[in-house]
Amino acid sequence: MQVHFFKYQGTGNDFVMIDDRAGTFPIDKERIARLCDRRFGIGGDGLILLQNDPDYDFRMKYFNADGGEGSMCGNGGRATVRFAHDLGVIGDETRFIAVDGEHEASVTPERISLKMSNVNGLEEFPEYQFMNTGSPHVVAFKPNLADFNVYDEGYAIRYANDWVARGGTNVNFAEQIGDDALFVRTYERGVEDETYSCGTGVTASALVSHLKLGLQSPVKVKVLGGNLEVSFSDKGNGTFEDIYLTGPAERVFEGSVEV
Ligand SMILES: N[C@H](CCC[C@H](N)C(=O)O)C(=O)O
Repeated sequence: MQVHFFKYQGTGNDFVMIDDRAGTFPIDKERIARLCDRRFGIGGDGLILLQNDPDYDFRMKYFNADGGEGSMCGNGGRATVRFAHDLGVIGDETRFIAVDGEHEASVTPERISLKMSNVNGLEEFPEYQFMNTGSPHVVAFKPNLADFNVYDEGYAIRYANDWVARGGTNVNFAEQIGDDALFVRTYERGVEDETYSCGTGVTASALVSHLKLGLQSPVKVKVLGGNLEVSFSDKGNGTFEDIYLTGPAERVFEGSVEV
C-alpha cells in the first residue's frame, strides 16, 4: 500500500512522521527499520505514528530506527506536537498520550515546550549516573567532549552485560560550558549510533548536572543539532516535577512510499 509520510526534525533528531488517525498503518518491525534506513529508505532516527485517542488530543506511537517500539522520545514528542499543530489537530496548547503517560505541550512558531514525565530518582555508579526520564539514560561527565569518542565509549556501556540485562540504555556524555549550560552528546539505543540530539537524554543530563554540579533551572543545553532548554522543580532525593523540554521542531519534507 502507498503511505503518505512527512519528515520532521528537532535539533537534528529526525523522524518519519505518519498521520495514522485512521489506524491503518501496517506496523511491522522490519518495515519500520527499512523506512528509517538512510540508504534503502526515507531515513530517520525513528518513526512516529500520530493516532487518535478517545481521551486525549492524540496518541504518539514511537519506534526506534531499528523498528522496535521505543520508550519515550522527547524530541519526537516535540516534533509530533508540531505535526499535530501543522495538521490542525491542536491549537497552541495540547494534552496527549505517549508510551510513558500523559504529556502537555505548548506551541509557538519557533519553539515547542513539552512537559516530561516526573523523575523518581537517581542511581549512582562509580563512573556515571543513571536516570529514567521516560527512557533510560546513563549520564557521564567528560572534559573536551568535542573530541570524545562517543560511539566507542557509548557502545561499550550500552552493551555492558548489566545494562543489556536491564533492557538496554542510552548513554549521554556531558560537559559544563557555562554557569547553567551544558554540551551533551548521546549514543542512542535503538539507533545504535550517536544522534545529533536526544531529548530525554538532554533532560537526564540537565537534571544530573543540577544534582552533581549545581546547575540551576533553566539549564541550557547545546547538542550537535542545535540548542535546547530544560526547566524543572527539584523535589528532593532525586525526584523532579514540572520538567519542561523546550526547543525548535519543524517539518522538512513530505512524500509517498510503498510499504
Ligand atoms: N531520541 C529520543 C530518545 C529515544 C529513546 C530511545 N533511543 C530508547 O530509549 O530506546 C529523545 O529525543 O528523547
